[in-house]
Amino acid sequence: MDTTPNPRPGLYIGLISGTSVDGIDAALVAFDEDGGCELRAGHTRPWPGVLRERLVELGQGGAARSLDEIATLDVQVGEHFAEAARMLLAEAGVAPGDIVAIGSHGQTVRHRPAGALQDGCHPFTWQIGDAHVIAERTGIPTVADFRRRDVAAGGHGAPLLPALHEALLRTADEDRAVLNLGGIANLTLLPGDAEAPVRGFDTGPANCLMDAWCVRHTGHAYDAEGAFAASGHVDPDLLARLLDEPWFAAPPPKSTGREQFHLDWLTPRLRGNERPEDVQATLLELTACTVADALMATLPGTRRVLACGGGVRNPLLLARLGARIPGAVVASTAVHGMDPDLIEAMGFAWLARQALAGLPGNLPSVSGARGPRVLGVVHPA
Ligand SMILES: Nc1ncnc2c1ncn2[C@@H]1O[C@H](COP(=O)(O)OP(=O)(O)OP(=O)(O)O)[C@@H](O)[C@H]1O
Ligand SMILES: CC(=O)N[C@H]1[C@@H]2OC[C@@H](O2)[C@@H](O)[C@@H]1O[C@H](C)C(=O)O
Repeated sequence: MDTTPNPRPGLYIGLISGTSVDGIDAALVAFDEDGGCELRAGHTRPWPGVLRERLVELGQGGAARSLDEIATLDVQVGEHFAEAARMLLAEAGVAPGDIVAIGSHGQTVRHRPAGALQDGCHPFTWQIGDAHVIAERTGIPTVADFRRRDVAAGGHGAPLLPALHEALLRTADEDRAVLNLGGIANLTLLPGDAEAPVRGFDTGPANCLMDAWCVRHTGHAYDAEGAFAASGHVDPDLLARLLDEPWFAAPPPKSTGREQFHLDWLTPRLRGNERPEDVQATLLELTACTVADALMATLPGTRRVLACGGGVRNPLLLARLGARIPGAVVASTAVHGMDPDLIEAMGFAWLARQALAGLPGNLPSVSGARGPRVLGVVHPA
């Protein structure tokens, strides 16, 4: 392991499959001596349908059929991650020997941080995608398992990206926020005051409920450009019942996942006679409302919200966010030169670089951990 105090410059790969389980995002990132970074190439490898279904089922609380099944999935997911890295390198025309390290998030299959457990004992978070397989297939040192050390230190192990947002997007000029609109929504608050701590937390569903409702009623995996939601009207009574969920009012640190927000959460809150398009419009409003309320409660002077994740392609969602966050401009991170689809993968390249240098990857002010910790386990080439 490289124990030099300064992170090693060079090319790194970041890999992640997020809570939407739509595919593995791979980013090839060049870091310079000063910590500046540049995205050199990206690749997305969709999951085969059957495997995706199984990962979604497990991620929303479904039981593994056997220990054999979960162990096999771990290896299978690792093989797909390795292939995503190999395809990225082939497309970019870069040799594996030119890569310092891979940082692999894997696939979250269960997230039970402190506060999500009845007895509060033995919190855990679990990402699969065997990193031994990734190192073996690619011949590249692979850092993985980034969340569990933070959980062991009393933190949530999520969100982790605020540390990267701070490094790359914080400015003394204004209070800013970074908003990830994936399956789950999470906010990073970056105060202009350099003395003020960075905060960050999950706010609840971004697209996961909208996706599930859309599949059920239209057969499409997601509501392209928000057209289905735009054909309906927000149902204020339903919105109020959805907002009644105590998790939304709980103070940070907080994080969540698909095991909490899926159709079995929504169904008991429906009367049953709503028009599907009105439910979709209401779910979109739920995302806008929970994000905006959390933002206004935490950093009310926010002037700019930099949005990333697949939700940036939903103009209705961005418009509703803009309407609920007066005084702030809501725009894609693309405006600041950061690809909104690859920023999470870039984050795991950055975390690999931190780990190899023996530097912390977490922000205790975000995760609630007892202190800064070096995150991730190194698997040599
Ligand atoms: N053209 C589009 N119109 C509307 N929504 C879209 C569009 N393209 C993608 N999305 C939404 O973005 C989602 C995928 O976003 P993303 O890949 O950022 O999620 P993720 O990284 O898996 O989740 P998380 O960040 O919670 O781990 C899709 O499931 C869909 O809801
Ligand atoms: C446990 C887990 O996988 N959490 C994810 C998820 O997806 C979005 C949100 O919930 C965030 O908390 C986190 O991912 C990003 C990459 C993070 O750690 O910052």
